[in-house]
Order: sequence, then C-alpha cells, then structure tokens
Amino acid sequence: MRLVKTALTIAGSDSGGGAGIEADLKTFTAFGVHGLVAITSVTAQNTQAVTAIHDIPPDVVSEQIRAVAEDIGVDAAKTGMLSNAEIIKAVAKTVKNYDFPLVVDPVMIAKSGAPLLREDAVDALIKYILPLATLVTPNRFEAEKLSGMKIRTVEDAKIAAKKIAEETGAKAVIVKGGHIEGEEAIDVLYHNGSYRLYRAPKVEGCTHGTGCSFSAAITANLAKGFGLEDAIEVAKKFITLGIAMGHRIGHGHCPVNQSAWIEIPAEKWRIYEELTRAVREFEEMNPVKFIPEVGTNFVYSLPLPYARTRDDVAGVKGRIVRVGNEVRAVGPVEFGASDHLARAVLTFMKFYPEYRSAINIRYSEETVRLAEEQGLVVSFYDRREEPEEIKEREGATIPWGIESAIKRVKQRPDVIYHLGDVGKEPMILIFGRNPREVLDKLRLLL
Ligand SMILES: Cc1ncc(COP(=O)(O)OP(=O)(O)O)c(N)n1
Ligand SMILES: Cc1ncsc1CCOP(=O)(O)O
Repeated sequence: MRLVKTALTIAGSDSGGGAGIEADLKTFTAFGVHGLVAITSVTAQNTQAVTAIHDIPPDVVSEQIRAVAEDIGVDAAKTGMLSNAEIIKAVAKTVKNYDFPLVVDPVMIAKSGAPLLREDAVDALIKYILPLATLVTPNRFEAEKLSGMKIRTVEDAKIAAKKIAEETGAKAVIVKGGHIEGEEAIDVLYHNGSYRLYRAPKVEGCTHGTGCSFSAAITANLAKGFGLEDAIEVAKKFITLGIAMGHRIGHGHCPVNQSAWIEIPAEKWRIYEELTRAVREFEEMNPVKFIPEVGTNFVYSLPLPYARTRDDVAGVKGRIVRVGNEVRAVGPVEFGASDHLARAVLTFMKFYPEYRSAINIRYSEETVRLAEEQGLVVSFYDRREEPEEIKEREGATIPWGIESAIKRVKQRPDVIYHLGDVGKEPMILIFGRNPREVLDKLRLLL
C-alpha cells in the first residue's frame, strides 16, 4: 500500500521559480504530497517578463502522464499552462484513461502580460479539457473569456461560474475574486447547483504564481481525500498567507511564498522548545538579584519576514518573578505573552535580523560596569531625550529607545539600558541570536 499521496501537475516551467510547475511542486510539498510532473512547455521567465517559450511535443507530454500514472499512481491532478491546441488534445486524450480528479487552472496570460495560451487554443480548452474538470479555477479575466460576459461584481461572478459549468460540463467552477471590486477577495464557487463564497482580506504582498499555487493546493488536498469545498477552504488560507509572506525578489511581480505554510508552525515549535529549555536554565541559575520589581521576561521571535507583531514573539506568560529566595516563571512560554520586550526585539531585528532573543534584568551601575569589563558592547537611551510626539504615541517609547541606543554606538550592542523615568523602573536588556546566546552573555554578569 502506498502511504504517501501523489498529485500530478501538467503545466509549464517558469525559470524564475515563481509560477508553473515550480510553484505547483512547492505547494504539493507544503501539504506533504509527493509531486509528479508532466511538463508542457519551458518558459524563460522572471518576475518581469516571459522572454522565450519552447513547447514540448504533445506525445512527450502524454508519455509523461502515462509513465507516472501507470507506475506510481495519481491521486489527483491539475493542469496549468497548456500552451497550444495540440497539447490540449493530447492531455485530454490521455487523462481520460484514468479516473483521478482534475483541477483545471485555465492559464491564459502571465502576470507580466505574456500570452501563455495561443488565442486559437481557447476553443480547444473549452471543448476538450473543461468537460473533464472536477473544478475549473479562472480569475476574472479568464472567466470573462470562458463565459463571454463582463465581470465586475460578485453577482456577475456567480452568473459566469454557473454559465461556464453548464456550457462546458465542468463539475464545478470557482471564479477567483482577486481582481473583482471590493475590500475582500471573494471567490465564488458554483458546485452541485449551488453557490459558496470564500472570503479573505485582499492582502498586500506578492502575487506571481497565485493562480498556480491556489489550484495546486486544492489538488493536493483532493489527493489527501478532502472533499472539494474543504480542499478549497484550506487552499484559500494557504494562498492568503503565501501572498502576505511573499518573497521580495526580482524587479517585477514578486512570487508567492509557499513555504510559509509549513515554515511558520515548524519554527514556532522550535522556538517554543528552545525558549522553554532556556527559561528552565534561567530558573536553575536562580539570579535573584537580577529580577526587577516589574519582573523579567525572556523572548524569542520568529525569523523575518515572519516576525511582524508581538504575536510572532514567544515570551513567558505572567513573566519571571522572585518568590522568596527563588526565581520562578509564572506561566508557560507562549506567543504573544510579551509586550515591552517583544517591541524591543522586533525593533532590534530591523537593524540586526538574526538577533531574535532578549531578556530584561534589574538595572545596577555595577552590572553595566561588569558588562563593559567583560567586553560586551553596551549602549543606553535616555528617556529625557524622547521627542514629545513619540511620548504621545502609545507603545512608541521602546522602539524609539532601542533605535537611538543602536545608533548611539554605531555597532551591534549586546546590552542596552535606560535609567528610568517617573514611574518607570530603570532596566537592562540583553540581546542575542537565540536564548542560549542571551544566557551566555548573562552568565558573564553573574
Ligand atoms: C509557466 C507558467 N505557468 C503559469 C503562469 C501564470 O502565473 P502568473 O503569471 O503568476 O499568474 P497566476 O499564477 O496568478 O495565474 C506563468 N507565469 N508561467
Ligand atoms: C517593563 C519592561 N520594560 C522593558 S522590559 C519590561 C518587562 C517585560 O515586559 P513584557 O512582559 O511586556 O515583555
């Protein structure tokens, strides 16, 4: 029995790695599905343009499908760039021999504007491929072409989705809402005679390869045995995250980040384990004299580009406090458990992205002197120098303070302190790449 599920992509290659076969394979991997490929066309492409297209002979495309279907087996498949009518006919003829679900992304034009389907091949796509589709995933412009009507609103998208399904025999159609008017990206699914809307905010980010990755995510989840509507729901979350976390590369349309889906949860688990171990070690060190009145926190942030808000930084819930003669963490390590220190580390990372961990300890002149003697780079900020407009903005003091301390020493500080203000306890913050490095620096001060 085969334990891993398989998904096949019948699509073109994008040398920029943002769309096509490359996007599909990364997406399959993100869902733990083994990817199979039948390449239809090789494109020379980057984020700005498609500069060459070389179509694969139709019989070679068919043979790629046959080779993997008969040996390995295909749990679900998708089509992307099919390029010309001969490839379309060959793909239709071959996939008819098998009974896997088929998701059809009717790729016509690249984000950069280059045609990826010959004008005379649209009719062949409608005639030969769409009748075999479990789901067709057009964007607004593709849906206009397939339905022959203009789409401006969600209501228009509903009419178009039904029209495409009824006229072509496709089992379901989802008209994607990325290019439709409104604050939200609302995708309209027409399936079994009824509609379902999938909503997500239109996020800022990278969109090259969105159509490919979205249809590949649906395919991967169909391969895993999800029903169609559930597969689309997961794919919508996946693509919204992928756009928001897109890779800022190239000079044109930057590509979706498919790894965010697995990288963020994996990193969170690693951070949780490492920080929990370090907090335990800190408790065992029992540095009673280092615990300030307000308590200590110990934080560890997700790496960039994932570290954006305090919820992306793990800390100790309820902080670490002094109980009699012992140092104790009040609660467990949790993401979002720190406010002050999270803001400090997020600011530090803007200058030194690898420095993702920090701890705060009680201020004393002696500790600062010891840090300098031990060769640590020490800087400080003076709350009396804080501009009025920063003081008035809630939560702005720490980012301002960390930034001014970094600029003051013109090199990466290990330690930043401030002398407090009315109602504000003076404090020392120690920074490191990870909790272990923070503890190593702290040991120098004991
Ligand atoms: C080889 C190849 N296939 C498909 C596309 C389309 O990708 P993109 O231009 O980003 O548009 P969507 O993925 O959003 O449909 C391509 N450029 N190259
Ligand atoms: C009050 C204060 N100021 C800098 S660190 C600190 C204590 C930790 O605060 P948080 O738990 O919000 O990170």
